[in-house]
Amino acid sequence: MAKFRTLDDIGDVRGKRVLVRADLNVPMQDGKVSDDTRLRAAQPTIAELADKGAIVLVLSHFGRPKGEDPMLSLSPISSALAKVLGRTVGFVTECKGPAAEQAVGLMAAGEIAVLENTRFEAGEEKNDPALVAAIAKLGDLYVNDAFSAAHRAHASTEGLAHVLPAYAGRSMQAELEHLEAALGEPERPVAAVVGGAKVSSKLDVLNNLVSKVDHLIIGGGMANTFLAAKGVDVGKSLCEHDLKETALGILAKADAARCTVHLPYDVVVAKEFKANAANRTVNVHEVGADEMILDVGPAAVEALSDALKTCRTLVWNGPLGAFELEPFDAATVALARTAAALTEAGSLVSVAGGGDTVAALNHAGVADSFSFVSTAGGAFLEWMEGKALPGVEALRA
Ligand SMILES: Nc1ncnc2c1ncn2[C@@H]1O[C@H](COP(=O)(O)OP(=O)(O)O)[C@@H](O)[C@H]1O
Ligand SMILES: O=C(OP(=O)(O)O)[C@H](O)COP(=O)(O)O
Repeated sequence: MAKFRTLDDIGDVRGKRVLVRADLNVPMQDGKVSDDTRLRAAQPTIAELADKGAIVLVLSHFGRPKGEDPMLSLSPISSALAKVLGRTVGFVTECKGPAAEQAVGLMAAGEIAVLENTRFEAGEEKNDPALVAAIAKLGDLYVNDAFSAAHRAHASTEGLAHVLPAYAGRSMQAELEHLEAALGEPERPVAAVVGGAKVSSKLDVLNNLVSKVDHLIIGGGMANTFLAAKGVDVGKSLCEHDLKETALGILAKADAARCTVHLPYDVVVAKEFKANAANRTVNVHEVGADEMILDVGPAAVEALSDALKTCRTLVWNGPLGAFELEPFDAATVALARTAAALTEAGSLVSVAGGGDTVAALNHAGVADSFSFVSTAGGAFLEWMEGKALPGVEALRA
């Protein structure tokens, strides 16, 4: 970490406006934050800066809006952040421009405000220098505390680091230190569990990961795409049919790298995507045309647990099923508990990451038993691949 400027190097911040890029992209259910891990991760940096008298301006994206979308405002999340911090947190309805400048101009030393979703701005994901300059007008210093968004070269995650004095926040610093300690030189065999719903971005990662791990366990929506690629009729399951060729390429690469790929052979299917929907457990070849695969089946989970028992290191991103909806949490909970027990017995180093993955481990009651739980999903996988993360690179001293 000596290569990065951290809050230890930031000097006197009293009265200075500090733009803190946090990751407030938290899981929501029924309009409420369902897992506040990322808010708790943001606390040390925000509290430290506010206690030192900075004017703290929190920047973040939320979801993947196409332009302004009131459903994806950060306003409700700023209230949740205030509860976690136990402090007053203001909300500024823009992340740049005259109204934001005026609101920030009224803030006093030690005050905290969240600015509106950076992805409401067209220039955010393009890392547009004009947007970078407009946001930079609001601050004197920039702190990036969003390791989980560090794989994005966006205006708020990368661009700002080039125009303002830039520092790594406490959460960013801790993530990099812990990941290096746990996975810098992983003991083999290494297993990776990759599941969840962000199929396209994670397929890219798998391409490189297969040469780094001995077992690749594929679940969630990811598995459906691979099953479809192998000719299985997955009915109405979440599946990216246009990526089937990519999936076949990954399987071939895994074979050449002697990486064992585990795909489910029994699955839990339902006709509705809702809790307690009528469901049945079937062989993957028996999914009905009007059914969705919502979880890995119990026989496959048992085989996965057995495979895990032969491994020394586990990296996990993405739930095996739609874990928010009981009973489709069963496979994720069962495998998480096996991994936790192996870690507690000292035979496995287990590192998990991802907003929903962390929520799933909390749901299974085992997050504290893992060796390290990262707030990051995609960024964590890219770090694992050995890729340079733009948000981290931009902080190099
Ligand atoms: N078989 C499935 N069908 C539909 N959605 C699924 C399935 N399996 C997992 N999911 C969904 O994937 C989401 C998490 O995916 P993702 O965002 O990729 O994970 P993470 O945030 O941990 O990286 C959860 O909301 C879960 O419901
Ligand atoms: O939730 C996030 O990533 P993750 O799902 O990989 O954990 C980050 O906030 C990044 O979000 P993005 O994948 O929409 O850029």
